[in-house]
This record gives sequence, structure tokens and C-alpha cells, in this order.
Amino acid sequence: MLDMTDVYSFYGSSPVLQNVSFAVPRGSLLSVLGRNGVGKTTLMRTVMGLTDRVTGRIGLGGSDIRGEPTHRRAGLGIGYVPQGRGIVGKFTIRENILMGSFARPDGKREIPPLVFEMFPYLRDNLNRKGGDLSGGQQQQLAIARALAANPQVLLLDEPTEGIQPNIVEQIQTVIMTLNRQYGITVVLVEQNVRFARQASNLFLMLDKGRVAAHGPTESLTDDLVHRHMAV
Ligand SMILES: Nc1ncnc2c1ncn2[C@@H]1O[C@H](COP(=O)(O)OP(=O)(O)OP(=O)(O)O)[C@@H](O)[C@H]1O
Repeated sequence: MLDMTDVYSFYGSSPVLQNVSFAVPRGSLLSVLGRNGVGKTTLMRTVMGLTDRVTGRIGLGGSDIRGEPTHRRAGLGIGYVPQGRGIVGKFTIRENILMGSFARPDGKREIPPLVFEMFPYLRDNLNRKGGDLSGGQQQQLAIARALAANPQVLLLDEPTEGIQPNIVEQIQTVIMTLNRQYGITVVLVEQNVRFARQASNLFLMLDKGRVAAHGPTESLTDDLVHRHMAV
């Protein structure tokens, strides 16, 4: 479904990602792990075409999308929920969600039923301003906005970071439901190893911009976690 082969990704002349290769088959959930600053966010931005320069191959459903502009990648079915969420505070919940629908290739500007199913709070508060929501509600809204484009692949960058504990569990359940019940392929940047193990069937451990380990989640040993994640 989504893969990288020998990818180098640059900010200016610095190659932040180096020689990165991995594959995420359709329906999988890949956890991207590693310490702060190793390149996890850069990996997501590279998939979306948001870094300065990339070499190597980025495959989506068998085609190389490396040369495609960001909006085309969104239109081809990649949804992105960035770290920090990117909610427009002055827009209502409805308007924030509808922004995501502009990536839909069929031109429809509507909120898919799945969004209301996943997030009853958003359904019941469509006219509230994004800026008046709690961090957890904003995170739900950011996921809802990405779902409004009917993505096949969802990129989630630390979706539970800085969120009150009672909503963390709800968001974790939504992520697993989207993957397991709705078949959406997920790439998840995650610091919580316990949740990564519970949710994903694949992992990718980054260290200093390179792949330190990659494989089925059963092979994510405590030793790997200590070596590449402990401070
Ligand atoms: N826009 C940018 N311009 C230049 N360098 C950047 C930019 N964004 C990130 N970097 C550098 O790239 C490296 C990787 O950063 P990145 O944010 O991808 O790491 P990360 O693993 O996601 O970290 P965190 O867990 O803190 O979010 C860091 O050295 C960072 O300083």
C-alpha cells in the first residue's frame, strides 16, 4: 500500500532521513518509534511531500508518488493528522471537518457518516468554534478532518500527546477501530510503547534518521526499546 525505498529526505542541505526503506501492506498498522528528534515527524512530512528535497522512491499502491505535489497525494488517499493538530480556531467544527473534504477527488463537500459514528461529540456540537475545544476534542477534530477525505492511509503524528487521560483511551480505541473494522491503513508515530504493541502489527524504529529495526510487532523486543528509545 505505502512504501519507501532508499529514501533520503532533506531540510536545506541536511539529510534528516537517510537510506530509509519500509513497506506497509494494505490494512496494516505501522508504529513509528524512536527518541525525540530522530526524524519521525520528518518521515510523515516526507510521505506528504512537505520536506525540501527527497531522493529514492515513495510508493503508494504500486505507483511512485515522489514527484507528486502534496494536494495530489491527499487526493490519492493519504490523510495526515499533524503533530499540533492544525485546527483553525475561528472556524466551527463543521468548517474544520469540511476543509478536509477539499482533498476528495469526487468533489463532494460533505461529512462522511463514519466521522459522526466515530465522534458523537463533534456530531452534537457542529457549530462550536475549534478554538473553544479541549486538546483532546481538537485531536478528535483533526482526525475527523482527515477522515473527511475518505483516506486509504492515515498518518497520525503522536495523536495522544498532551491530551487529558480520559480522552487518550477514546482516541486509541478510534485508531484501532479505523484500522481493524474499516480497513484503513495506519502509520502512527507513538511514544507509548505499550499502545504501539497493542495497536500495531508492524513497527519501524528510527535512530538518527536511519532505520534501526523494522518488522512485525512481535519482534519489537524490550532490548530494542531500551537501545533506541531510553533517554
Ligand atoms: N523544518 C525544519 N527545518 C530544518 N530542520 C528541521 C525541520 N524540522 C525538523 N528538523 C530537524 O530534523 C531532525 C528530525 O526532526 P523531527 O521533528 O522529524 O524528529 P521527531 O523524531 O519527530 O522528533 P519529536 O519526537 O521531537 O517530534 C531534527 O534534528 C530537527 O531539528
